[in-house]
Formats: sequence, C-alpha cells, structure tokens
Amino acid sequence: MSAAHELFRGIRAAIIDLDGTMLDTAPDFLVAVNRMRDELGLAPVGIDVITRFVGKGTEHLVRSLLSLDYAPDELDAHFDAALASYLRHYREINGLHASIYPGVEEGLRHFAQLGLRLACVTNKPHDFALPLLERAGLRGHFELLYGGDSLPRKKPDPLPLLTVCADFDLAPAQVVAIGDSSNDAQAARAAGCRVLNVPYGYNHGQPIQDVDSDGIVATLFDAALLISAANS
Ligand SMILES: O=C(O)COP(=O)(O)O
Ligand SMILES: [Mg+2]
Repeated sequence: MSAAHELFRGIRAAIIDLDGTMLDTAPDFLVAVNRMRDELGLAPVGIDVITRFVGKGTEHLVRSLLSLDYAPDELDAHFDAALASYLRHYREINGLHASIYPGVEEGLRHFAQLGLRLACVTNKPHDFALPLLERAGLRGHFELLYGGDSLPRKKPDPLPLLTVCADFDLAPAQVVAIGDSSNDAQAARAAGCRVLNVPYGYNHGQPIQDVDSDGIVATLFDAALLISAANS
C-alpha cells in the first residue's frame, strides 16, 4: 500500500464543503452581489472577482467587495447597508443559478456504501445552506450540517471540524475533510483531520496545487474510490 493510501486507512467519516465543492454557486453570487452593488450605486463586478472572495463567509465577501470601491476608513460606514442588501438578494435567488458538479451524487452514494458518516461544513450561513442542499436534493445524504454562523468560529478555524469529530465520536485522524480551498485544508490540518482538495472550485483565485493537503481528487467520486482502495 502506498504512503497516500496509508493516510486514508481507517477513515470513518467525511466532512464535505459546499460552495465550490458540491455546488457551483458562483452564478448565484454573481446575481446577488451585483443587485447589492446596483442598490448601493456601485458598478457591477465579474464572476472572477467574486469567486476570489467566496469561501470565508458572508461578512468577508461583503467587506472584500466594498474594499474595491472604498478606502478602509470609509468602508465601515457602508457595511451594514451592504450586508443587509446582499442577504436579501441572496435569499431571493439562492440556488436558482447554481449547479451540481460532476461526481457529487455518485461520490456521496459511494461514501454511504463504504459505511462512512457524512457531514457538510460550509462557511455559508446555515439558513442559506439548508434550503440550497434541499433544492439540490443533497440534504438527505448528510447526518450533520454546520453553516458559517452555526458555531463561534468558522473555517479555517478547526472548531467546526472538531465539533463534527466529537458529534460522531471519532478521532480527527478517522475523518477526512474534502473541499475546494486552502480554507478547508487549513481547518483540517489544524484539527488533525485528513484532507483532500478538488481542483474545480474557487480556492480564492489561487492554484489548488499550492495548497498543503493530502491530495487532489478530480471529483468526490474519485475521493470515495481512493478511500475504498485504502481500506480494501
Ligand atoms: O464563504 C461562503 O459563503 C461559503 O464557502 P464554503 O461553502 O466553501 O465554505
Ligand atoms: Mg468551498
């Protein structure tokens, strides 16, 4: 068995990220963000700008978007109105323009066949993540769902991952986190979980190859195949 396979022996649960990993929500962000910017009298921005700011939660997204137009000392004065506008628009369109990535449903089904327990941990607010997963038909795969506002600290802090490990009564080394960004990898490293990245998401606009993780898998189905091979 290869060194890579050793790392995934004894894995009993998987923690899966949402935006950029299961669903391509960038087109949703594009609509909500630009409706908010229009309301504030700001020019629209492109999808590549927005995806650089996705993955660290809503406050980070809104703050980063305002920093395109306002100096740091001006930004605070616009933040509350921008956040409220963004949340209102995102709630209206949540999931309408999103699509599921290839291999996600097959991967989740294969994880279950392997006997793995599944949790979704996202930095998206819980009240956006839950209906989004339901609309995509994915909610039923997960025993647990934690959003970015479910706990006192979000990824890259290890708290959400450690909470899942405790909920499942598993050691972190028995749990793999799978996500599209360095945020997921840093949280997993800090928690002591194994970590796999997928290459098709957002990763803050940076190459996924630069992220410190235990490997890159083309799809969630490939992640399931890797874990299956490591435990056969
Ligand atoms: O930042 C967000 O809103 C969501 O990001 P995540 O699902 O990739 O954690
Ligand atoms: Mg993500």
